[in-house]
Amino acid sequence: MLRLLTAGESHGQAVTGILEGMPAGVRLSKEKINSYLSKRQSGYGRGGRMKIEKDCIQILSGVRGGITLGSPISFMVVNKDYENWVEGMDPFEGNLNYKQVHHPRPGHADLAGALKYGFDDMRHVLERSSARETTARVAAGSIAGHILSNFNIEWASHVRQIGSVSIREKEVAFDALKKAEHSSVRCICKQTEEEMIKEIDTAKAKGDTLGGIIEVQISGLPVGLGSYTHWDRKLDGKLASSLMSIQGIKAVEIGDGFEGVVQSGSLIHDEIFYEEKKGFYHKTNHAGGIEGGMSNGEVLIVRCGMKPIPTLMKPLKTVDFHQKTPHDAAVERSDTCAVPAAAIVAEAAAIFVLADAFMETFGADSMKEMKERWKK
Ligand SMILES: Cc1cc2nc3c(=O)[nH]c(=O)nc-3n(C[C@H](O)[C@H](O)[C@H](O)COP(=O)(O)O)c2cc1C
Ligand SMILES: C=C(O[C@@H]1CC(C(=O)O)=C[C@@H](OP(=O)(O)O)[C@H]1O)C(=O)O
Repeated sequence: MLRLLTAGESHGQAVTGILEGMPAGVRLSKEKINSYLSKRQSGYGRGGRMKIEKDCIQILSGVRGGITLGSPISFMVVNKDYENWVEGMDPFEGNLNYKQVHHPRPGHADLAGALKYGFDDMRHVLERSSARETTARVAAGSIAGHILSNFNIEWASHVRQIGSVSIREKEVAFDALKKAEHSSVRCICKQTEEEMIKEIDTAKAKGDTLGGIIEVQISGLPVGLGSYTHWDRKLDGKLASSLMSIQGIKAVEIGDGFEGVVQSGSLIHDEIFYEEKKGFYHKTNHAGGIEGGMSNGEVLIVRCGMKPIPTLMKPLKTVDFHQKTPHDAAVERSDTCAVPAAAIVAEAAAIFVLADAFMETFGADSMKEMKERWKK
């Protein structure tokens, strides 16, 4: 079983993680992990912070000579911005009066977090609720993804919608997703990309923010990852939980999702066929590759809806936490739109779940053992 613990404040020294349960004998590529971390930092619409950071993984344990040992893998990614925050963020010497936050941002964790933990400074909340944490999830997803790559399982993502601008295609084939890699908004269509960029520029000029829709696809999965036998073993349930926990994600759908539920059964279920060479197969994939909580051998398709970024340069109305009087919400700097970045986080979150499900079915101690079981 793969388990991940993450730690770290957004402007603290580093984001760290402990990944427990990786099998022994998996060859890891540092370049691959770092290039994935840098993809998460990119995307049109990001703010000033991404110009400061250059995320690079440092593995502290569990790997020797590029090979996993089966022991917990601990890692960290240094926050370069910490240098600018030492005065307030040093664990022992930090000045607790430094850049206090008293004006909770609607849509962020500020107010509920401060009330829950009894803080009078919402800096304590935002430092940890920040999506800086997703750096650790992307690092861990990338490491876990090395397991799947050994079995020719591939994944990709694209952005379907930003604000009111969306691609026209209802369905996009897995191979077509490669086009998104060359787009600053991870969009497969050049013309729509331009419209998305314009939409982000307009929002930014108004001091406003945008959300959107992401799609992740995973191809090459075997039949039977996950299980129908118990609620907490269902693959769709595990994916939804992992994806929904990403900062800003408010909706998750598998396959045709919300659009599918209003269709009649005769139109929406994927009929089953058999050919000697192919075995059982479907000609359509409305189910998005999961039936009964198990992968069914088709491409897995999952979409996430991300809400607009809560920190607005033209701040929303809020209330001063102490005076209880009306005030503008807190603002320092912020992304205008982080949907392209969230697509990489969503990929990583999905891969993590699938690597875990894969290990459950094909053994977990070593890569050698997994390959032997896979052959059978
Ligand atoms: C990659 C990424 C970057 C984000 N950047 C910002 C940002 O710059 N400013 C902000 O207010 N929220 C940002 N968010 C969203 C907030 O972290 C999120 O809305 C907040 O933690 C509240 O959680 P919730 O939206 O899941 O309820 C970002 C989210 C992601 C995934
Ligand atoms: C640091 C990252 O994203 C941050 C997520 C975030 C938030 O509130 O979630 C707020 C911003 O941080 P800052 O206030 O330092 O500008 C983003 O830059 C990152 O993605 O690595």
